[in-house]
Amino acid sequence: MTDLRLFNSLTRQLETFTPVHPGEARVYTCGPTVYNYPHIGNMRAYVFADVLGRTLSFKGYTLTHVINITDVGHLTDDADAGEDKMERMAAEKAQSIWDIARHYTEAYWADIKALNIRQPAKWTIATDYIEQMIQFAKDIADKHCYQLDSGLYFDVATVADYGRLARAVTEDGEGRIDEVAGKRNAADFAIWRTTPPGETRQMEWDSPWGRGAPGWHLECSVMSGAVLGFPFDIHTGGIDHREIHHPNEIAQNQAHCCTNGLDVAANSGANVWMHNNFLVERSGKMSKSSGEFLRLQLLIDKGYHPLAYRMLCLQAHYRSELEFSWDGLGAALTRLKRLAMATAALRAQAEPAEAAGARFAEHLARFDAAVSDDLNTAVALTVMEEVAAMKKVDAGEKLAAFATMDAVLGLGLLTLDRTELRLRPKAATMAEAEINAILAQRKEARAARDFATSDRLRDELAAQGVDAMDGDPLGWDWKLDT
Ligand SMILES: Nc1ncnc2c1ncn2[C@@H]1O[C@H](COP(=O)(O)OP(=O)(O)OP(=O)(O)O)[C@@H](O)[C@H]1O
Ligand SMILES: [Zn+2]
Repeated sequence: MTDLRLFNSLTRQLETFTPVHPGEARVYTCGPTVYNYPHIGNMRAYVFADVLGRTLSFKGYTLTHVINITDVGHLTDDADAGEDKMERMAAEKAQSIWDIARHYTEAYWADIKALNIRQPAKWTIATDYIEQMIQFAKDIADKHCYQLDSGLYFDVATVADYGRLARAVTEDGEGRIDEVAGKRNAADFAIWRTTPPGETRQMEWDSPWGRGAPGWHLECSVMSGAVLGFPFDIHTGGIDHREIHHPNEIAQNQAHCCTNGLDVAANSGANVWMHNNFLVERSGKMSKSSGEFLRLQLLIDKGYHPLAYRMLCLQAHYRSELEFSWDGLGAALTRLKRLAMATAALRAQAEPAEAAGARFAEHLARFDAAVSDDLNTAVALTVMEEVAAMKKVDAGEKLAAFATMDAVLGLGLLTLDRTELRLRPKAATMAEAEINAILAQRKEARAARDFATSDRLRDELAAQGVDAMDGDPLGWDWKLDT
């Protein structure tokens, strides 16, 4: 097998993956702040982390993957300003913060499942780790922190080479709103936020620095270290985390456990830091507050299978920006349908063989080379399509080749049913049986050269949002008009 090469944001270089513990891969992924539904941009971060995990498994490593759920402490501004996102949503909805967290965690998990993202070994919930967070803060407080009225602050000048991940963070924090008076350096950040006198929070705990809540950066340092042990192998997140959240995690990790020297690999908490680029809309970065809120459920409601979105992600390199469009999603769905039909035809003929034979060796080697090249799923997909196009090969063996590749890409090709791929949009008013009945009548009318009736039936369907498709090469009789 080819060596696995991954792009490390710390060194801004491709590096050959060398695990801390031989044969193992330990990965931590920054999870969602569960104050709202995730948008599909957020889900790109988890599709990426999932492909990384699947690739590590494919390369033979025993994977321990942890994703956290942030249910406290993430402010509306990543750099220490604004309100707690959870508290604000709870106040807006006049609901308990715990109910809000539960509701949106479940919604997020539903998206995880729909996108075929494998369950990590552990979901760490931030509020389950408050004791450890307080202990961690106590451990570093004397040497690295100072107290202000608003909480305990981390002094970034106490660690070597602060901000090396972001490459230019020294300015950070400056000029931002709600600048805290008394900070020693602009980039200093709260690791514990004390509840201001006269205010109450739904979520607060006693600590040596007063009643309050942990800082968001502290949470990830604590949960990753507690479950995976420092140093672990790979830490992932969206590219925005490279600027503030991850440099702050690294500073805390240096303070807590590491040598605090300049050897970046040895003292950052994780050896490799990886970041996916954004999913963007033409108008800019996708976000929950701008324009049409693109939730996975909206795609489903419009009749797109959720795995079409996974396909869209796989077509791009995770480090490239990806622009979302409905046309692009439609094209990804067509591509997925083609592959699903190819495997369905094979499944009708044979069971997967134990292994793909020699005929597939060259393709599988190229597939391996592609995913080992910093997860080049775009190239891996084309190799899969080449396999789909191979003629005069054993069906069982071909299925085995598909199984190997789909274990990495996660498109569910070994089980995806052709009819599953055609979803009824929520707005559709017709049942599938009804549509099929009208199409059958239309076929008869056309056979009798009664084009007036045929056109009338087509219009009848169109009025209900259904496009009749004549001679579709994929054999779909109709599609939903989206
Ligand atoms: N448009 C995007 N494309 C890809 N990843 C994104 C995008 N927006 C956020 N992310 C990533 O999604 C993950 C979850 O983020 P989180 O739940 O904190 O959402 P958020 O930052 O509040 O989202 P937003 O600010 O876009 O509403 C993080 O890893 C973040 O970097
Ligand atoms: Zn995090």
